[in-house]
Amino acid sequence: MSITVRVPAKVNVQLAVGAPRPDGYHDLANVFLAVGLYDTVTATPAEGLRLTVTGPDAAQVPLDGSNLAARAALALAERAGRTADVHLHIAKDIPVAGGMAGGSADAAAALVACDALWGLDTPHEVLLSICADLGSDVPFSLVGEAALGTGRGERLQPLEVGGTFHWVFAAADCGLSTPAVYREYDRLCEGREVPAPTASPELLAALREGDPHALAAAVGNDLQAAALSLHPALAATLAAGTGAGALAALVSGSGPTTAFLAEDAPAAARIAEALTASGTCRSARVAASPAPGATVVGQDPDRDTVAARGADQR
Ligand SMILES: C[C@@](CO)(OP(=O)(O)O)[C@H](O)COP(=O)(O)OP(=O)(O)OC[C@H]1O[C@@H](n2ccc(N)nc2=O)[C@H](O)[C@@H]1O
Ligand SMILES: Nc1ncnc2c1ncn2[C@@H]1O[C@H](COP(=O)(O)OP(=O)(O)O)[C@@H](O)[C@H]1O
Repeated sequence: MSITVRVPAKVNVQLAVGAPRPDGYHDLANVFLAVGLYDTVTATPAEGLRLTVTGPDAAQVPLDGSNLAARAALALAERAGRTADVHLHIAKDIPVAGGMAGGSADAAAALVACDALWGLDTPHEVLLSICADLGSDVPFSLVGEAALGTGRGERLQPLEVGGTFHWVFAAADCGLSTPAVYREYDRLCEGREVPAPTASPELLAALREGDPHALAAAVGNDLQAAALSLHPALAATLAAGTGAGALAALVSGSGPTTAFLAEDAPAAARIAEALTASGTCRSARVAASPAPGATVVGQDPDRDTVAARGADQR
């Protein structure tokens, strides 16, 4: 028996960041939008916990106990009073350490896959709370679509989206550490009063109406200046996308992936081509949003070992 779960990446169309809290986190108004770039996680019974990864960025994914998918399986097993005897295979397509919540996505997918494999039928609210313990972005990976995240981003309120948005994502040739970007944000804010973060009414209306021009006028990322300060070359990528006709160009979350909003699918294809030709990024890909959260896409009753191993499997 094996269970395969597909899970999307995210872009933050608004990321308003407050002052640091006593616990080291920041309060946010985090408007998440799930995008159609996916990892899949396959869970198969095994002796003990085993982890394999394939995909272009597989070498950057930790295979030890720090892997968020492994941590998710262990957390669920502990709650169920059982051992995490499972092989998790991650087919990774979301850029690693790119500000697209790939690790969070794998954690949410592993939870859903193990829950189904072990026949636990864990209530949704309990899954959400395990997700929040694993990381601030993990609850959103579970639910997908669009949501406003408050608190440290883990308290979600679903948002209505009235159409399809077309994006281009440019991967950078390095990663950025999320805590380092928040630290740089604090440094850049030193000596300034940081207002409490609030969601922009114009942005929420643009999402509701499915209007890319209105969304482009309202997007904002308070971490962008910090990401650019740590990785100044991103400015050239943003300029290349704007020059190619993007309606908006922004850093995705803590970066360094950059996100470009396009008028429609053909415009997105043109912008991706221009970005690739510009030499300012490692690769550029199109994706549409919103996208569903972690979803079971395959159940194979006969499979007891994971087949389908790419040449780059670790
Ligand atoms: C910035 C965002 C935007 O969605 O994601 P990425 O763009 O990195 O994917 C998130 O806030 C990242 O969420 P996530 O990656 O789950 O962070 P966590 O594991 O909870 O926290 C990692 C570290 O980031 C910082 N952190 C995270 C969330 C938050 N609201 N305030 C923070 O200061 C803290 O230094 C924390 O120790
Ligand atoms: N399953 C996983 N996939 C990717 N990265 C992971 C995973 N588990 C843990 N990590 C760690 O999390 C860090 C952040 O990766 P990721 O979630 O892809 O980026 P971001 O937080 O920028 O969205 C990586 O550098 C890696 O060390």
